[in-house]
Amino acid sequence: MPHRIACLGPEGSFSHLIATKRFPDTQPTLLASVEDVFTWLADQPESDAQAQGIVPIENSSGGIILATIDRLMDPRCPFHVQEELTLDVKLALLGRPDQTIEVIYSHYMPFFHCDDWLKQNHPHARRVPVASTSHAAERAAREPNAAAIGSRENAERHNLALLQYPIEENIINITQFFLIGHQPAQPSTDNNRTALVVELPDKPGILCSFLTPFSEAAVSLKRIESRPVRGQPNTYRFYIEIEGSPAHPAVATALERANTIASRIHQLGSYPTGIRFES
Ligand SMILES: O=C(O)C(=O)Cc1ccccc1
Repeated sequence: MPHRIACLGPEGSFSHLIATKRFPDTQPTLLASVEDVFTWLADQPESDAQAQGIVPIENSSGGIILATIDRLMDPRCPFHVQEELTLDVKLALLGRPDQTIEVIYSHYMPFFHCDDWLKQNHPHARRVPVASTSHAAERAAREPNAAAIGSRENAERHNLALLQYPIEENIINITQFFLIGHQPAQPSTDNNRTALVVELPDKPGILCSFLTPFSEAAVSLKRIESRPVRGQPNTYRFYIEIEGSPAHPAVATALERANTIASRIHQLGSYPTGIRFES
């Protein structure tokens, strides 16, 4: 089987950009949504390590991407996180210089990064979130008095002018992506992060008890999110990332102890982080 990679499209999305930077020799399959990337991967043979997806997990201005985390946290999720990839996101306002901007399209995340700038510079423009930044550029190119926020490459692609670039460059803006697949990453001490989905019994102090083994083993907590369990109001699952992997004895010991406290720990994978690209 040849290498196949799926991500959010159309061409010119930040997901597409990072997919081509990470895998320059593979033409990615560009899909309409993050959900579709999970569905595409589920449709590939389980034994096929050559099929992978790239999905955004967090943006430094807007936070966690629910479409991704909720699928990873689904107890039926069969995928492994294999790498964390980081993209320095530089945002452009794309439009037509001779027209007033009445509507601005983008993926919902860049609106967080650009909020102050838009309030200052385009306070009356309607902000319309769409499926991706490249979809936004397509829409803006089709409509009068419309602009889009996305990657600067979309200007040429859609015959739009670069009205502002970069937007809010003094505030660091990174998006982290996960490379996911049916197979786990090769076990290695280079895998400096482990992602867990944790269910805890409803008891006072339980989160503290669960985290204590990590604290005692000096294993650093890198990310924690809680998400409601569908159909069970006021019940939550935790998404937790810790430093290191079970190949590190301190992590293995902490996980073993934490396992006696949690109702369920599902390991989503141990993987390397810090693979960084510019947009
Ligand atoms: O819309 C895109 O270009 C994406 O790849 C999704 C995205 C964009 C910006 C931040 C987080 C996710």
